[in-house]
Parts: sequence; structure tokens; C-alpha cells
Amino acid sequence: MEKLTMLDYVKETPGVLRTNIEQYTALVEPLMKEVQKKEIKRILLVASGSSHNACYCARSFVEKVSGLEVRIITPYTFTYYENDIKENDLVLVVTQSGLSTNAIEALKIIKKNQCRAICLTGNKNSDVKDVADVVIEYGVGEELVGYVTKGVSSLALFLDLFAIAYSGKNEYLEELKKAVHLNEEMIGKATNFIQLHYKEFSSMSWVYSCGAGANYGTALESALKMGETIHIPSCCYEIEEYIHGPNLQLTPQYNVIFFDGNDVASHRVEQVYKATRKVSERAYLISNNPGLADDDHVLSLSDTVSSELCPLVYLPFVQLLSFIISDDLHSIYQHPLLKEFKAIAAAKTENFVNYDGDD
Ligand SMILES: O=P(O)(O)OC[C@H]1O[C@](O)(CO)[C@@H](O)[C@@H]1O
Repeated sequence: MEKLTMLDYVKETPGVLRTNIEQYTALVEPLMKEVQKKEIKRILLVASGSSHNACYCARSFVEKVSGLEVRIITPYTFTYYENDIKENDLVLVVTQSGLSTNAIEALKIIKKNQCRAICLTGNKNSDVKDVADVVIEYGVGEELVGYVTKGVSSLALFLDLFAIAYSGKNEYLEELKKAVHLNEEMIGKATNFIQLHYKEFSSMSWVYSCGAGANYGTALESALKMGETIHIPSCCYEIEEYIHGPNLQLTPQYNVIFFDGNDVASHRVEQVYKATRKVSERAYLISNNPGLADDDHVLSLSDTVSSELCPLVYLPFVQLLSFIISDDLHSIYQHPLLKEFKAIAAAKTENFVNYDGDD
């Protein structure tokens, strides 16, 4: 059988998201059982890499709908510096593979603090089962490719669905369905957009991704995914922070991608994008800003969702850009010395199987 790719999983995602929305009460029930045990005031999400970014993609929606504060922290910082768990905290360690060594360490710290060690994962039979008190799957199904795409969107959706179940505000389900519809539209539109600017995208030496609000999560994932796959320096900035220093090194060679939430801040995104275009033609904007409809560096869709759900719509763009360019350039293969790196500092347990064959 042909090896599955990121592209296969990007295409599979809208169907999985639809199914998860349809079956959301059953999907979030194990987590709902956990929150019924005590009063919750804050959710603490402990996660790395794409799992961490998916939490950022969901945070604004979860806070708006549930009324709960959401804090996101990396497992390393949690384990060594900031693990003061409050009585009304719901702490969730999130790891898609269930094989990240730092997530396992975070679960051990939670147990040591005599709190409930809850793990959200893509695979409940993975190593986390040996340390967690309870392991809950978030409905990604199987994703063999390490450069996860389906897992990011389905994790963000799971957190959104949990907020709906927790608050009883079922009216938000319709907007989630609309976001999934636009996620599917984005797959086609992003593919065409990448082809339109193929000479520039396939010759990037470094790239900035800029977003704010929920799209800070989109920008984080954009930066991580391109760095992981295209193997170029790839940074994420909040929109306005980008013009407080990082912009000062701009030259016409710089690539900058902006994610607009189509909300009250859009006018400022437009200004920052237009300012960047004065220095580099390699600036791109994902936005439905009607004032930019004729600009072929702007990718827009047939409709919008509230800015809190934008990441669910925009993620296919960053995933496809990472896949198409890294696949065409064969850039995904790691330097041979990375083997020696991993022998000293491993991010995954020995049970991790590298499906991609890139190490
Ligand atoms: O969600 P997990 O499985 O803990 O993985 C976190 C991150 O670790 C990596 O697999 C790298 O080790 C990333 O690709 C991923 O985003």
C-alpha cells in the first residue's frame, strides 16, 4: 500500500471533524465525567509542539463559551518551574502520540502533587496509560505521519466541543459546522494559492508567521510546521509585536504570512501587511477583508466565521504549504547528525515508530 502523507490526512480532516461534531456528547463524555467531580474555575493545558499550538487555536473559543480561564503551558516549564495546581484547576496533559517524554514527566509531577493525572491523547494504548489516572482520546483516529495535521484540527475541535458541552450552549454547534465547511473549501483554495506563488514559496530561506487572538495559535502552528518540514528558520510573532523589532531586519527576501481574524483588529492587520509589502513582495495575507479582494497575495474564502474559530478554517493552508514545499524540495530529511542528538536528548519514548523514515 502507498505510504500515507500529510496531504492524505489534511483531506481526511473535514470528514473526521464532521463526525466528531455529530457524536460530540459521546466524544466529550469521559472529560465531562471528570469535571463533574469538582467545581472548575480554570483549565490548565500542558502540551508540546502541535498539541500546544492546537490548545492556542481553541483557547479563545473555550474561554468565550465556557466562561473558564484557560492557561497553556509547556510540559518542561510545568515540570520544573510552574506546577502550583490550584484546587479548582482542571489540569489536562495533552499529547497526541502519548509518547512524548516531557508529557509523561508532567503527568508524574501531577501525581506527586496528589492531583488527578488526566491525559488527552490520540492513542489511549500509548505509554501515557502507565502513568495517567485516566486517559481520554480526543477523536483523531489513526495518524501515522509524524508531522501531524488531522490531530491539530481534531484536538482544537475537541476542546471547542467540550466548552459547548460544559456550558450547554449548543447553539455554537452550527458555527462549528460552518468552520468545517470552510476548512474543506480552504484545501482547494490554498492549493491554488500555493501554486500561484510557487516560485516564491519554493525558494524561501526563512519565514515569519504573524497572527493574534485565536490566530496566534494558527501562526504558532504555521511557524512550527514549516520549520519541521521545509527546514528553514521559521518564527511566530503576534501581529503588532512583529513591528516592534522583528520587522527591522526585513529585506525584499523576507517571507511574511499574516492571519487575519476578520474582526475589530483587521484594519491594523491590513496596515501591517501593506507596510510589509513596501519592503518585500513575499508578504501574504489570509483574510476576507473586502478592501483587499483584488490583491492576489490575499487568500480569501466564500464566507467567514467568528475570529475564535478562524484556526479551524486556516490550518489547512499552513499544513498544505508545509507539505507541498517540503515534498517537492525533499527538504524533510534530517541531517544525519540528528541521530546523535536524539541519542542524548530524546523527545519521545523508545516505543515511538518513525513512519516518515526521515531520520
Ligand atoms: O503531541 P505529542 O505527541 O506530544 O507531540 C508533540 C510534538 O512532538 C513532535 O512529535 C516532535 O517530537 C512534534 O512533531 C509534535 O508536535
